[in-house]
Amino acid sequence: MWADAQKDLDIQLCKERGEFLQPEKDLVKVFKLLATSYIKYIQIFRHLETAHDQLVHQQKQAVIRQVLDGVIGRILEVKREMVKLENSEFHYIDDILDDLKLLPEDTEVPIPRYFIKEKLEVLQQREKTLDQILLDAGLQIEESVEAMTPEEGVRIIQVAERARQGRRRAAFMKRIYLKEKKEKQPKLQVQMGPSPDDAATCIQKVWRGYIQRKKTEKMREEEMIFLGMSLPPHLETMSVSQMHARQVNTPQDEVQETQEELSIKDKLRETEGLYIKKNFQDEISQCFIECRHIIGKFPDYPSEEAGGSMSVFDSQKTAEQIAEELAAQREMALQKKDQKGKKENESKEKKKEKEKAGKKEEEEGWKMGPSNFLSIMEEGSSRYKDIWQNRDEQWDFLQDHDPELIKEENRKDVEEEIRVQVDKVMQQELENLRLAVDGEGSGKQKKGKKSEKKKATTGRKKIPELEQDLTPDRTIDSLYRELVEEGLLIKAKTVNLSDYVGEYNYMGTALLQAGVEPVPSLAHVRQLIALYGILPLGSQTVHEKAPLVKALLLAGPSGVGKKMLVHAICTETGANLFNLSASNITGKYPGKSGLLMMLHMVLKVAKQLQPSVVWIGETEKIFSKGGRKTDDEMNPKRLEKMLPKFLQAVKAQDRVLLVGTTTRPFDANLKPFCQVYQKIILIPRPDYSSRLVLWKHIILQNGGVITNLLNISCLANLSDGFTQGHIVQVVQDVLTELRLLQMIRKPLRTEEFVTPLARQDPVYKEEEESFKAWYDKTPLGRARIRALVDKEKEGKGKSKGGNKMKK
Ligand SMILES: Nc1ncnc2c1ncn2[C@@H]1O[C@H](COP(=O)(O)OP(=O)(O)OP(=O)(O)O)[C@@H](O)[C@H]1O
Repeated sequence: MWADAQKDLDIQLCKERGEFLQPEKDLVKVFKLLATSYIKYIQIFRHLETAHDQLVHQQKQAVIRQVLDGVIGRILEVKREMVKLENSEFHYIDDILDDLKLLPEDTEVPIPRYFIKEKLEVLQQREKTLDQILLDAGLQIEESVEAMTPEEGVRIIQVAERARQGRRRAAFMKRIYLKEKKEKQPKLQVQMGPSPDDAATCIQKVWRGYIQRKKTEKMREEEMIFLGMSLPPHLETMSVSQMHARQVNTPQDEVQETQEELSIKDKLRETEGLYIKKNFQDEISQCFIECRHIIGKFPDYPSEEAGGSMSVFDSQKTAEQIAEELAAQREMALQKKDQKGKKENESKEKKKEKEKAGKKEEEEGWKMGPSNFLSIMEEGSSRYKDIWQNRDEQWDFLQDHDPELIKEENRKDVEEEIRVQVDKVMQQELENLRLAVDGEGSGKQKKGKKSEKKKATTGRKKIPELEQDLTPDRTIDSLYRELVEEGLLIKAKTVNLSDYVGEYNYMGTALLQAGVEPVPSLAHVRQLIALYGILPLGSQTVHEKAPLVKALLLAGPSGVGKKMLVHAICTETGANLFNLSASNITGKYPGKSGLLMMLHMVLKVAKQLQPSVVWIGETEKIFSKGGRKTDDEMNPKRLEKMLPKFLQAVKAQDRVLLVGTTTRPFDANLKPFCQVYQKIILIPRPDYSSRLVLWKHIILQNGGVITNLLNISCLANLSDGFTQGHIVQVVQDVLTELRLLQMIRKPLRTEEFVTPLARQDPVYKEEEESFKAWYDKTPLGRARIRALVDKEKEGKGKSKGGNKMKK
């Protein structure tokens, strides 16, 4: 699977270097190209993820992990391009899937299992601490264990004991019966004598029994080897201590590994250290002398920040090249000074250039933007080819790790260590040489001090309020406890993203071609949550380098599963959940300083114990139109000004995501609202196919049984306009405890659900329209409408032109 995925990735990388770099004017073609790449990357992602999860070899896992992160990041970049191109978060690609002979399920974004697996222990420990704090604070009641009366206990024991006696008696009777049967048989045989057929059967029985026992024994041995409980024959010569070392459990394994690594390093230092040191010294002094021949004096020693001798003295470079490089470094340092003055002019020029490039791009057509992940994928791919593709691993049955590779890696580390030591010695030697031969010093140190002083005086920038540490004397544990006790840090429900049931919209492209705007499906929503919420929160590399989404807004009618999705993000990534909903913070942390302290604490804990999700329910209230803008603790609007600052304090390396949920986004002041929430996901009510699976799923989930008497299709049709929350409510109303007990005798009928459904308030057309109208006013919605209008104008222009031609 890994090899296949790498092959597919290579093809994809070739495409990236070819098709993606050529400008293309036909936007339909561009979209097709992007969508096909998106699907291909998702497939590669699925295969790599499974391979990463199933392999136990740690070094292989590390290589896959690198490529995996690269692929995830690239998927996000391609998605960004698709959104830019279509001005919409939802894309309909059923025609492309049809061409590729794939099912929509094949494009489901998988969630890497390592997100949770790798820190399972930490998460379990954190959950325990959270439970304890909640119990201590009285915010959670311990689940009572139902006590049993002695009579009940005695009865249960009696029932179990009688059953045991019954079974023993039955077994005893069976034995007597078989014995009697056996006793009868020989007599018969003696009387009649065995026939040749019976004799053959008897011999066959013995032979088959023998051969089967042998086979089973062999299979058992193989199984033991497979399970790692015994060693394969060729390894049986290993010493007992080695065997023992292999059998210890994982934490000890890890300790052993680090020890093994250390001992390998020590050995390398011992055996090769001196040789490496001498080599470096010879190499560097040779270079100095040759450089002096060329430029007439000794060069400056490269600074530590620039990488020391590593930056210049590469064994493959000639002395002339090195001399040039050193001279260039000097010039660069001089130029830097001049550049400061010129910077302003340059930035203006750059702006102009950018504008020009933008115009040029428009003229040339679409071209894929630069990527942060291509290099990562390429590096991983070449590592796979160099090391793993054709490696002979027959000897490595246990597939744990390859000591030779560790040695190679450690050799680099040891070389690096020694190089630093050598640099110090050689720098001093160079100084001495200069003094002795040229009679001059470098005078570097003084300069350094001056510039440091300057930095110290000019570098005092004002740190934003939220980035200052307001609680330097408090531990993270105490802040964590306070937040839990205040109800700001809550326990996330265990829901997986796959629990968010919903089908695909198979008609998307057909509807678009007919000029009808299709309604996005729940599967689309699920995908967006995985892309924008889960993947960046789970992987540090992806979060740092992929298009950054700091805040996500989930807008939609009540009951479409907004809260459920927030909890799913936390479950899938093991994130902490902070609840800053309007109703949850009223009356807490009064005044401006209180609010600042609250946000500071949330941010500090969220960053330290990342990943974290900061959830703001009824988020429209914070940005509501009009009203007082006071710092009163009862007023949710007090957060309005602070939220942008909060987001500013979240940097690319902090895996913290702000998620807002709202049922009435139209009540909010659009501009500040959209400034905070740059990604908006409008969740629609479920369509027919989603309702169909939802009814089935929810009835089964609540203990119901589906028979022919229950017409799910009819229920799905009837519930048009209702949301998942309504369906859950209806099913719970019907499936009471009593009704569940009656289920065997009285199967569920369609009519039973109709009355409770009629009691619910559906999502009315007006509400739906207002959601659409609001979305059309958001930046992306506006861009989409503008693009549609432009397209129409173009179409008209063309048809007019065509008419004129005809005339
Ligand atoms: N796609 C789905 N699959 C299964 N269950 C779902 C789905 N969507 C929602 N539900 C269930 O519907 C119920 C309502 O969901 P939830 O409370 O998350 O909705 P909401 O949009 O946050 O509602 P509100 O806006 O009223 O707070 C929950 O019990 C949830 O488990």
